[in-house]
Amino acid sequence: MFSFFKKKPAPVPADAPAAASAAAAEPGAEPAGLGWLRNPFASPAPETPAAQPAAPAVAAPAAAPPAAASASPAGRTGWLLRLKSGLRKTGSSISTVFTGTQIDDALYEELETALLLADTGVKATGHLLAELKRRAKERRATDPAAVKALLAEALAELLRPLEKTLVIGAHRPTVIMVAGVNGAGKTTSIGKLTKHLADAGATVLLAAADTFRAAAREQLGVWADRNMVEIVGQEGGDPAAVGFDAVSAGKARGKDVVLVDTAGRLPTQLHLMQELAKIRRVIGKADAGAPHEVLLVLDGNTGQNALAQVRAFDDALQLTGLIVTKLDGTAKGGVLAAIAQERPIPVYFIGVGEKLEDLETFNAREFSQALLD
Ligand SMILES: Nc1nc2c(ncn2[C@@H]2O[C@H](COP(=O)(O)OP(=O)(O)OP(=O)(O)O)[C@@H](O)[C@H]2O)c(=O)[nH]1
Repeated sequence: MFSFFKKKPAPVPADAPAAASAAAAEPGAEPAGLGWLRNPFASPAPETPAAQPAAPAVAAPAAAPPAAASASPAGRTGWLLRLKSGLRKTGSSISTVFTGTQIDDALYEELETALLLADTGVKATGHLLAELKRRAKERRATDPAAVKALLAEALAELLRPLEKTLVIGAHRPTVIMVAGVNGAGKTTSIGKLTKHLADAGATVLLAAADTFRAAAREQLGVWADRNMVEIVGQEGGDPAAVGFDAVSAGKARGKDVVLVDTAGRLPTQLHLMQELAKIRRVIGKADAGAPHEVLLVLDGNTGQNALAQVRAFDDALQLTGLIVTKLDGTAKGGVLAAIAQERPIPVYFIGVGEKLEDLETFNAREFSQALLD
């Protein structure tokens, strides 16, 4: 077992949490899906002498203001452009259906095919078509462009239950376990998430519970280094023990968040699925109630198989959320609609590239507009 320290983040000014938590707690201050994370549980900071200059809001660890850099209007606009370009492959084949001049059965048939090819699934496709016809009749839509706008509306409505903001602060540490098939983007997403948490001033401990692959631990170590956070790992040992040690260390060291990375596995590898369930159980022995979040990372390219993964991992682990990566360049982005229709587990984040800024919070309206604009 080794546990090494990677440099401590700068101490946080005492008055920062109060200001930021007030902002976070303000009703309606945070539109759904626009903040990286939220901490409505931060305890108010002690009074600060009036002469002391105000601390920058983003430095607050516990308060973790929802906005950080990514939710600034400019940052969000940049994200929307990347999202739109990332979803182009999925969106263009659906949009082509609306380039004609007539709304007739042929259009709806073509749309059905396009939605199915985008891996929207039979149920969600049926739902969207029925909704679209109803809306088109009700609004007396007469041209394909108007029908396309109605489709964007119906899709956003279908996807809305998937919107959820990651909340930290109700538990200290908030323990987040991350699972998924090999290469789905778990470690990269954990790295990006760590960066956002660290930027918001939260203290993070990473647990490298992929004890099989040295490269996976090294990869996580690079993210830990970059973000100046601590990491706990163990070569060739029991991944559940790493989870236990990390959560115990997170408690002892007063960390805000412990992120547990696990080895990739297929839902058909039953012994490995049982191992995941064991990691989950053992983490709960280190801290009753933990893990507070169990996230599945899905590769957006896997299409309908992603739904099978959601079902299998949810059955084994009782998922609390999803991260959908690699939506850039996929023609199968419709799978989010299938998930919303058949297993609506919240999507905390979506990814459209390998860069740090390519992972963002999921917003149903943004997604459907980016897809169908
Ligand atoms: N294009 C694109 N690539 C991504 C995205 N997210 C992750 N990747 C890439 O996907 C590859 C696999 O990512 P990892 O984070 O190593 O995946 P993992 O799930 O941890 O892999 P295992 O540990 O082998 O199970 C890397 O090359 C990442 O850079 C994304 O949103 N878009």
